[in-house]
Parts: sequence; structure tokens; C-alpha cells
Amino acid sequence: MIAERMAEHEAVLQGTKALEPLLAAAGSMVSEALLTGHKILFCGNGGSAADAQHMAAEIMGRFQAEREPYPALALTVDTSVLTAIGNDYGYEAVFARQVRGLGREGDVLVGISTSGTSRNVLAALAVAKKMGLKCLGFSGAKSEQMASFCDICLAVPSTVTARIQEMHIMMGHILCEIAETAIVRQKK
Ligand SMILES: O=C(CO)[C@@H](O)[C@H](O)[C@H](O)[C@H](O)COP(=O)(O)O
Ligand SMILES: [Zn+2]
Repeated sequence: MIAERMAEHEAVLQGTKALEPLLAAAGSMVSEALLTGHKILFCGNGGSAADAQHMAAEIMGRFQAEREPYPALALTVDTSVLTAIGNDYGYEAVFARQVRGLGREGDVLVGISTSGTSRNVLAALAVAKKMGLKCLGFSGAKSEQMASFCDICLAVPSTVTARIQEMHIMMGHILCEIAETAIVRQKK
């Protein structure tokens, strides 16, 4: 089974290489937002909540280079906010309401969903689009719904959640490296 899973990972990675131009464009989108005083918001459920927090930490802390912090926030971290919104407005609203409260035109919302159908992620992207945020999606092969709200949607060509997540964090690291390189270059 182990060898089988590794082979699956390799095959999905091969397919994911086709996303290189879109990933470069996503890197430019995030870099431009950060370099013009905007912030990056992230959301997702389960493993994708962990990915959201991981990527926000790379930007607010540092990825590889010594530099100033830049504003990034995962909308998955405040249990009081999540339980209040979930309890009063429903789980579908937990990210969308935070986008309404925190998002500003020119910010980027990164929505992460391997199925592409998580209603709270879709609702957040829909609200963000209306408010003039840039929308970036990380999804799997079934990406149509998410893509309809996104400026760029990185759709990993797989329907297996674990394999999709493995590609998401790889692309997330590359995205952070692109943004950090742009930040360091601008400060020179
Ligand atoms: O990490 C995993 C499975 O690998 C799970 O926690 C997974 O993220 C959860 O089932 C999520 O609720 C799935 O949501 P989504 O990716 O379909 O939006
Ligand atoms: Zn997982």
C-alpha cells in the first residue's frame, strides 16, 4: 500500500506540473497585494484549515529569508469567533462573515477545498468577489463551482483528498517563496 500511495503521489505531481503558469500568476497576485499594502486571508476546513494556517504563518513570520512581517491571517483560528458565527448564523457563514468584517478591496482571499464544494469556503469566495477582493482557489479536479468565484483556481487533477492536499501544500510553499522573493527584491 505504501508504494502504491507514493506512486499515486508521483502521478498527481506529474499532472500538477500543468498548473505552473497559473501558480506563477497566483504568485504575482499575492506579491502585488502585499507590496501595495494589502493583506492575504486564508480559509479551509480540516486539513485545509491547517494549510490555511501554515501559509499565513509563512507570510506573517518568514518563509526562508530575513525580512519584515507582512499581513496574513487564517480565518480558522479564533474559536470564539467561529463558534459565535457558527451558532448564530450557521456554519456556512463562519468564513464569509469574517471576510465581510476584515476584507478590504485589493486584499486576496485564498479559499482551499479539495472537494471544491465546501459551502463555507464557497460563501466566503462569493462575498469576497462582491467586495472587490482578489480570489484565489486551491481545489481538486471538481473545481467548477469554486472557479466561478475565483480570479485564479489551482485545480489539482485528482479526486483523492489526501493527494490533493499534498499538492496544495507544495504549491502553497512555492507561492510563499514567490511572494518573499518579490518582497526582498523590492527592499534592496
Ligand atoms: O485532512 C483531511 C483528509 O485528508 C480532512 O480533515 C479533510 O480536510 C476534511 O474532511 C474536510 O472537511 C474536507 O473539506 P474539503 O477539502 O472538501 O473542502
Ligand atoms: Zn489530510
